[in-house]
This record gives sequence, structure tokens and C-alpha cells, in this order.
Amino acid sequence: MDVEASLASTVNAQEAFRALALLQLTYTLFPKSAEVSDGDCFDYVIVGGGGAGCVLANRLSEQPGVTVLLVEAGGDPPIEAQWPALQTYTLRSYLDWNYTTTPDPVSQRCHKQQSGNIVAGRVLGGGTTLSSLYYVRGNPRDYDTWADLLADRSWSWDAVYPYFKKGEHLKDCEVLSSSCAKYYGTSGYLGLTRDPDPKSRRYLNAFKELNYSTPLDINGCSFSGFVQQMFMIADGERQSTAYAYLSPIKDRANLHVLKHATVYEILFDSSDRAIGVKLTKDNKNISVRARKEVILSAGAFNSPQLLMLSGIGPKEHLQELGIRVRSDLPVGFNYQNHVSVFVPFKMDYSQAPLEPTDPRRSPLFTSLVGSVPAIGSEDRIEYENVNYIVQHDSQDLLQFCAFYHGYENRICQTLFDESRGRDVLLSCAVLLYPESRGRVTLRSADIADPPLIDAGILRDERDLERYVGYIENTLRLLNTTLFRNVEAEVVDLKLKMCEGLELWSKPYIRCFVRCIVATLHHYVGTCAMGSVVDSELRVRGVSGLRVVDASVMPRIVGGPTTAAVVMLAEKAADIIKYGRHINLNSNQCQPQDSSYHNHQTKKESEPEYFQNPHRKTTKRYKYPHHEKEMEHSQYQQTQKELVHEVSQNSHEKTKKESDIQFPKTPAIQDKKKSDI
Ligand SMILES: Cc1cc2nc3c(=O)[nH]c(=O)nc-3n(C[C@H](O)[C@H](O)[C@H](O)COP(=O)(O)OP(=O)(O)OC[C@H]3O[C@@H](n4cnc5c(N)ncnc54)[C@H](O)[C@@H]3O)c2cc1C
Repeated sequence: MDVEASLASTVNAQEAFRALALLQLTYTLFPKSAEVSDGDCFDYVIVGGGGAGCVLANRLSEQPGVTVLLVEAGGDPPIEAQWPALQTYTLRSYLDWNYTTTPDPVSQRCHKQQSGNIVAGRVLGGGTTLSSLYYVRGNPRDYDTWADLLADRSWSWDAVYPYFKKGEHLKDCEVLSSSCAKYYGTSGYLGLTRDPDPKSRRYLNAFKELNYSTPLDINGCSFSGFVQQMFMIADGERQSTAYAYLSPIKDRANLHVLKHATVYEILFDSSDRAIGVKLTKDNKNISVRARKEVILSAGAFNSPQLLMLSGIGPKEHLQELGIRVRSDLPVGFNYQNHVSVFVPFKMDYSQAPLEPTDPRRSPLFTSLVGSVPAIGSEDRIEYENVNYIVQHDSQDLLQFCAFYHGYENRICQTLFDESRGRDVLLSCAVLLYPESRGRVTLRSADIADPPLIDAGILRDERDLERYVGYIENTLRLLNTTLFRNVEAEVVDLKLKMCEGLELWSKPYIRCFVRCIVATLHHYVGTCAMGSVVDSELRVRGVSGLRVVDASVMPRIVGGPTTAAVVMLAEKAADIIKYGRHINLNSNQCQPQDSSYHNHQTKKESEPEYFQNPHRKTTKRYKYPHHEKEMEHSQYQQTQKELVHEVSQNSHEKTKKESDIQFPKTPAIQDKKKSDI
């Protein structure tokens, strides 16, 4: 198999799935599309039925008599989106906004395109319909950091933890019958299971040999170590938020879901109160009105785009495009994402026939994941290590390399050819807390023009230096019994840009990282709490408008982002319903404004998600340097000034902060001697 043939077969399969979608095989799973006319009025208008929007639509429409309109640019998730192992066929298809970054000479050197691919779901469920389905809440410190940045304890781990539980429906038998069960919710909407594969067990042992813990789970009873992954999969179905939160209520009369409709502007009255939106449906422009609130849940690219198109954003940028400024806010700044670098190990020799996998049980690759702690700390996570086990000579390897990540064909062909007859372990180091920041801006004042996305990958030198440690640490696997027994080797990708550098010396690793770094799809931060929205998610400087999606995260969390987005939306629904933050832990749910919620449902009685086994022990963590990161003045700078500042400071910062240490084994120490 060569790369071109693999790419062609992927695209052909996508076309076949597109034809199959005409049969609307999943039609009965989701709400019917609403009939909406110009001037129609609803209590809440939610823009975007993605990760957050579907959760909100469900929770807000739980209130009898409250009408909710959910407007989604895409349609129902088709079969290939429902079956977890078919994820590849959804990417860069009609289900994707197909955005790209601005040309990126730093991180696109070994990719086919100069601009990075940005996958973002244009379908009910948004990113959760295209995602790889790993369920990780992140680390308690992540939320305590939010609380510190916002000076608001209602976003601390202790306060958000019950909302994670509220969303969850753990269905994994082994975890349910263990002491970890109490850390999960069991009556929420989002079904969670694992698919433990015996193949991954021996890899866990290899990590154990390197002194990492291998707990049953890292979402509660432990937050670090290597585990067989928890997935948002249950009963053979992808648990996108569309499937999990909308299917069970698809006939609810007060919820109206308008599909294939794109919002292009927020409507305001003369006192800057959001009163509705303008949207395009079937080539017709109509306006719909919101009696109570407009809520943007259009994701980390389109929520800032819509705000800016409606006059809310950085003054200079809006004025350049002739947009009247309603509120001068740092919209689009603070863009963050996780990036990943894979190290390919060739493992067992094998000629066994390829084993087919059940496409409904788990994602394509068997995987195990580790939250790797910083040295000397059990709970401060340094990076994530996702390991994919790929069968020998499988086309999946080419798909991962050439289609999913878009590396040059030459690199992918080398990976395939050099590992012929061997199973492969792709060990991906994920930078969880990048220092680099990007920015989302408008290309023009026309909604039809995709936003400009400057991803900023590795812009801050500290990120590159951290990666050197992560890769050195990954190479330690070669010293384990398993890797020795199977004569494991790292596949030499024969990278042209690294020619002449000694393999796995520090200069080589730096070069390797610059070449192989790839974007993940955990986009956050562009309408951050504390700068664009307040801690109740209201857009500053106007009224009647909130943002509820990944864009409001002030700082990215230490894991893939769906769990945090669902938590955010669950919590936002309560803030909106009750008029303010409520403390689930103490079960005080008094509505602030009773006229606003006359028909409020009765006070809930001690639901299971109130119980917080962490409460007595949770510490308040401090990350002093992040306060600086969030200073409003930073957001006021132009992008140019920001880049200038970073490049001026980076050298000095690198010296100060690159002292992350990892335990070293003799093999790696030997390599160190040869460093330049
Ligand atoms: C390929 C991929 C893999 C991922 N893997 C994982 C994973 O393994 N685990 C994990 O936890 N997370 C994963 N994620 C991340 C996760 O999916 C996102 O964090 C989550 O979906 C973000 O939710 P959101 O509501 O902020 O935005 P989105 O889910 O992107 O939702 C935004 C919605 O708004 C709609 N919309 C946008 N603009 C308009 C408009 N103008 N009018 C009407 N509708 C509009 C979009 O079509 C979309 O449906 C992955 C994401 C991708 C893309």
C-alpha cells in the first residue's frame, strides 16, 4: 500500500458515506427540524448545537413553558459519525467547517500544506460528533486556577465537580464495581465505558516498570498514571452531545431545533440588549427574537466571529473592517490548543492476518493514555502521553499519518515501509499547558468568509524546551523488559530538515518536534471568562447575551476538552435558570429573580451528583504566574506587539523555566553526553 492509494481510498469511502447519508438512516434518532418564520419569538435562542449547545438546549427546555430555539448550521450526525471507529471518514468532509490556520512556517514544515488543518464539526453535536471520544476531566488544579484567575471560587474544582457528575452516566462494569465508582455520576446523559483490550495490558506493565502508577482510572480516584481509556461510548453508540442530550428528549414540545441554518448577526435594541439573531436558512434571511437571552455556543472560532461581526471585539480591528463598535473587548485573543508529537516504535514481528475491530465498540486504535506527573509531584500533571497500538502493515498507519495529520507523503511512506512486518506503537506526547497563544480575527465583515486563525504553535520557546524533556522521557520505554524482548526500535523517519543531527540528541529532538508537531482539536479561550465574559458568562458591555462553549475557558485544561465543555454547559444552565451561581455542594438553589422564573421546577432533592468525595481533601492550588497571563492589558495589545514581546522574553524565560526534570535511565544519560 502506498500513501496516494491510502488517501484515495479514504476519500472514496467518504464519498460513499455521503451518498449513504441521503438515506437519512439516523433521522429517527434526533429531533425533527423546526419550522421557524421571520419574527418568531422564543425565550432563549441558542446559536450552535455543538458540544455545549445541545446540553444547554436540553437543560433550559426542562423548564415547562420555557421555549428554546437551538440553531445549528449542520444537520443530523450520519452513520459514520455514530460508529466510533469510522471517525476518520467524518474529518474534512461535509460535516466539518474545514477551516485552516494562517500559513505557519513554524509548525507546518513537514506537512503537505503550509496552513494547518482545523477540524471543527458543522453538524449537530459539533466537535463531539467528530471527536476521538476520550473522556478526561482534567486536573483539579485546572479549575482551581480558573477560580484564582477569576477571583471567583464558584469555578474551583470543588464547585465544578458536581457538574461533571451531573452530566455523566458511567456504564463501565469494572469501574462501577470498583472503589472508583463513587467519583462518577451514574444518572446523567453522557454514557461512558472503556473497551479494555488485552493487547494494551503489557504496555501498561512497561509504563509500570518506569515507575508510573497504573490505576484503574484517572478521572477521580486518581489523576495521574497510565490507564486503559474511558470513552464517550455506550451501547455501541457515539455519545456526542447531540445523541446523549437530544435523542432522549427529541419530542419535547418546547424545544425547537432549527438545522442547516447559519446565524450571521446578533440583533440589539437601542440600549445594547441582545434581542435576537439574523440567520440564513434555505437561502432566505430571517430574524428570530429572544425574550430572555441569546446564548452563543458556536465554538472557539465562530463565537468570537459572531461577536466581532456584531460589533463586540477589539476596537481597532473592527474599525479596520468598517464594523461599528458596540463593546471594545479582547475577543479572539488568548487562543489555546493542545499539540502532539508522536514517536513511532516498531514492536513485535508479525505476519498474522489483520484482526478486524468492531466499529461500534471503540475508536479505531486500541489505546492507553497517561497523565504524566512532573517530577516530585503526584498531582501536578506535566504532559499527556497517548499511545496507539497499530497492527502490522495496516493501512490505518498511513491514514493516521497522511490523512489525519497531513504529513508529507515521503514521511508517511517511510513510516510504513520502515515498520513492515512489525506492530507499531505510536506514542504521542501532548503538551497540555502551552505557553504559546494564538488569535482569531475576522478575514472580512462577511460571515461567509472563514475567520483567520493564527494558531501560534510553539511561538513561545518554552514549549519547545518542554518537549525535549517529554520526548527523552518517551524514549525511556526502550529500556523496559517488553521493549527489549520484542527488539523494539524507534522508526527513523529520515527527516530531511534534521539531516546531519545525531539521532535523539537534544538538537535532533528540537528539530524532530518542530517537524512532527501536530495540532489537536481542543480549541479554547477566545472569549475568555474574566476578559470577554464575566464569571457568569455574560458578555461585557452589553446585556441579554452570554457565551457558553469552549471559548470561555480562561486557560486550557489538562486533558481533551469535552468533559470540561459539558461541565461548563451544565453549570451555565443552572446559572441561567437560577439567575446566578448556585452551590450544588450545599444544595442552595434559590432563584434570584422569581418573576424571571415563575414556573421554575421545584427545588431538586439531594441528587447523587451533590456528593463530592473530594471535598474534605481538595486543596486550593496556586499558580501565581497565570495571574500575569490574564492581565487585561495583555489582551489590549495588538497581535504584533504580542509576538514582539514573546520573542524578546522567550530566551530569558526559556533559561528560567526549562528546568523540568524527568528521571533518567542509563541509556538516555549516555545519549546526553553526545549532545552538542
Ligand atoms: C477531530 C476532533 C477530535 C476531538 N477529540 C476529542 C476527544 O477525544 N476527547 C475530548 O474530550 N474532546 C475531543 N475533541 C474536542 C471537543 O469535541 C470540543 O472540545 C467540543 O466539541 C467543543 O464544544 P463547543 O460547544 O465549544 O464547540 P463545537 O462542538 O465546535 O460546537 C459549535 C457548534 O456551533 C455550530 N455553529 C457554528 N457557527 C454557527 C453559526 N453561525 N450558526 C449556527 N451554528 C453554528 C457548529 O456547526 C457546531 O455544531 C475533539 C474535537 C475534534 C474536532
